[in-house]
Order: sequence, then structure tokens, then C-alpha cells
Amino acid sequence: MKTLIINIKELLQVREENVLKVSGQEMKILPKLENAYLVIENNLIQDFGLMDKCPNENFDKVINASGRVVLPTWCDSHTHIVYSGNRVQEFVDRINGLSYEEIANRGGGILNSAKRVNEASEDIIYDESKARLEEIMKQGTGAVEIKSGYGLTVEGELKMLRVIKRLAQNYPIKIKSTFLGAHAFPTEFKENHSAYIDLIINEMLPKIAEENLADYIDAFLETGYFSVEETEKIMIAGKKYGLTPKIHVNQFTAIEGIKACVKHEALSVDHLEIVTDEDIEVLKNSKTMPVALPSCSYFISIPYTPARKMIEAGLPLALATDYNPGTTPSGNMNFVVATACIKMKMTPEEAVNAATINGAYAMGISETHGSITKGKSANLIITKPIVSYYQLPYEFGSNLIENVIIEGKII
Ligand SMILES: N=CN[C@@H](CCC(=O)O)C(=O)O
Ligand SMILES: [Zn+2]
Repeated sequence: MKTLIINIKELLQVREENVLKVSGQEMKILPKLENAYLVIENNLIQDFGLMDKCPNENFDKVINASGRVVLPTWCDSHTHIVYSGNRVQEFVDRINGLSYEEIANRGGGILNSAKRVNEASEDIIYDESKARLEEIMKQGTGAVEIKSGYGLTVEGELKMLRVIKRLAQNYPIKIKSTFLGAHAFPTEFKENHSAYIDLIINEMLPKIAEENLADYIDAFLETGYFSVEETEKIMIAGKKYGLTPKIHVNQFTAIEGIKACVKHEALSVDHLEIVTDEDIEVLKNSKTMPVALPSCSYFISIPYTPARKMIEAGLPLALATDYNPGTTPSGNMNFVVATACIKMKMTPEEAVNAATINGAYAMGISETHGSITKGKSANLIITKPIVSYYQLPYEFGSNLIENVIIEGKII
């Protein structure tokens, strides 16, 4: 099957294959072709260029993208879309004055979702989660990382990871799986942290490895959740099973967690609503991708990641949704990109780079995803007719996507 897209008004994020992430000043540049064509063959980007060089041969399908922008699909490197039920009552409780912390201390929050996951069957969780996956694909996401972390029991965590595996088998979207057993301490382990960490290390991890259920390991490194020392144990144990760390850190407090993550060669550090100068220095000398989650800041009214400061210091930055029932019940990367521009003062170029190539890097797939590059997966967003890509963050509440192509096929 060979498809040709013609008359593309702007073809964005055109890169050579050696560009796996962009940092600092490089993030300001979003390479593009105007009036371009693109050829898809065998689910891959086979060729692209300017219309005056457009191939003149027989194609199985021709798409006329006149007036439209084409860009790589979003790479959402941080989600929790496998869960059951919802937390609408906590949302209303927060409007009425309770904080995220107060709700968690009453047994709500992560433990509330853990109760639902442990009560629900794998099939029910699968059905609820696949609806969310289908929704984000329509919103232009072509690769996604999904975490466990609402099981917090051996069976619950395995159940979530098996759902992620089934989603990966049944949908064309690229899925990376992360084990987040260290998301919160179950009530029965509140006073005995080391017993829960032993359970993660000695019971959960070997079973996960045996069934090959995860690519990465995560922990919620935060005051009141997992300490630096506890997270280090988890990272070391995960690495023994080949799971690279991707860690929740600096959401509410800065406790030198980033330093520990960099020491253990984390692929990414995520949240970063609170960032110190020392954190920035540590990240500068690393391969770790900082990941900002602006819809979480928006939804629970916490600070936005200081993107300007980080980019100006020369760091890369990725953007992701954090889609989860508690702090971010939305997986819309278009909203994330717009919010990064509006609230974090990222330029549209920086935001698109952060949501594509840097997002791909943060889930270890930037050799195959995240840019318009020959040989990469044919994962494309085709917009409706628009003035320029600036319109994407500008019209932040509108759906400007006409078609999404994943692995060469319109979904
Ligand atoms: N902060 C930790 N974990 C999730 C929220 C979990 C929840 O409240 O269910 C997050 O990334 O925001
Ligand atoms: Zn998260």
C-alpha cells in the first residue's frame, strides 16, 4: 500500500535521523517545508519534499492536504490511562476547599483508585481504558506511555500491566509500559514502608519480568510518598530486571530527588512544578529528559513547570498529559501544547518540539517516532484548513484536526 499526500501547506518537524531530542536554543527551531508532499509505504514515511519534485507514479491513495498543516502525531510520554471509575467527587471536594493532600490523607486520591482497580475485573478495566485510548488517538496521539500504580497489590499491579499489554497488542498506537508499584503506600503498610518495598522488589518485579509486562520503572518520589532512599532502592531493583527509571518527582517539593534520578540514569524526570537552581545544574550534565505536565498544574491549581528558566539554561523539555483520574482527567495533547504556550510562555516551536521529538525521547522511541524523517513510522496529524501552525495553540479549545494517520492508516 502506497499513499501520497500532496499540497501540504506546512510540513512540520522535518528532521534528519540523527536528531533524537532538542535542547535549549535548538527548541526554538521547528524545521518545516512549505507546499510539500509526503509518501507513505509499508506504514513508514518513505519520502517527502517540495511539490515541484512530487513523484509522478501510481499510488493506491492520494490525499490532498491543500491549506492544511501536517505534523508528526503527539508523543505522550506520561499517562495513567488504565484505571477504573473516576474521582469526580474529589474534584467537587477540591472546589469546596479541600487540597489534594487533604483528600489523600482521608484515604482518597491514589488509594481511592486502587480500591476500584482491585475490585474490577481485568475485562472491565480493559473496556474502560480502551475508550480513553481511542479518544486520545482521535486527538492526535500516536505513541503513549501508560503506567500501572493503581493496583498496589501483586494481583492489582499485574492486572493493570496485563491490560496495558492487551491494549498494545490490539491497537496500532505505540505503547510503552511502566511499572509504578511505588505510587503510594497502601494503608496496611503506612507504618511499615520497608515491607511494602520488599513486596515490590521481591514479589511484584520478578513476576512482571517473567511475563515481560514492563519497559520502565517509576516511583512517586515526594514528601509523604516515597523518600529519596526508598526510590533509589526501587530504581536499583528495577534496573536489575532491565527496567530503566522514569520518575515522578518535584511535584510539590524539591528534596534532591532529581539528583538521585540522574545518578541512576533515569530516562526522564516528570512533573517538576517545583524546580531549584541546583536541580537545573544536575540535569544539565545528564541524558535525563525533564517532562512537564501542564494540564495537571491547570487542573489542581499548582505552579507550572518553569519552562523558560529551564530552556534558557540549555535543557531539553518534553510535554505530556499525565492523563489520570485524580490530577488530570484529560489526555488531550492539543490542550497541553496550548497551555504550555499560554501559561508557560513556550513558543509554538518549543511546544511542538516538546510534544513530539522530546516526548518520543522520554519514552525511548525517538529513533522511530516524533519527527518527519524517512524510515520513521508514518504517524501524522493532518489539520483542517488553517492559517499556520500558530493557530493550533491559539484556538486552544477548538478541534483543528481533520485526520490522524497511525502506522500509515487513517484512524
Ligand atoms: N502524582 C502522582 N501521581 C499522579 C496522580 C495520581 C492520582 O491522584 O491518582 C500524577 O502524576 O499526578
Ligand atoms: Zn503521573
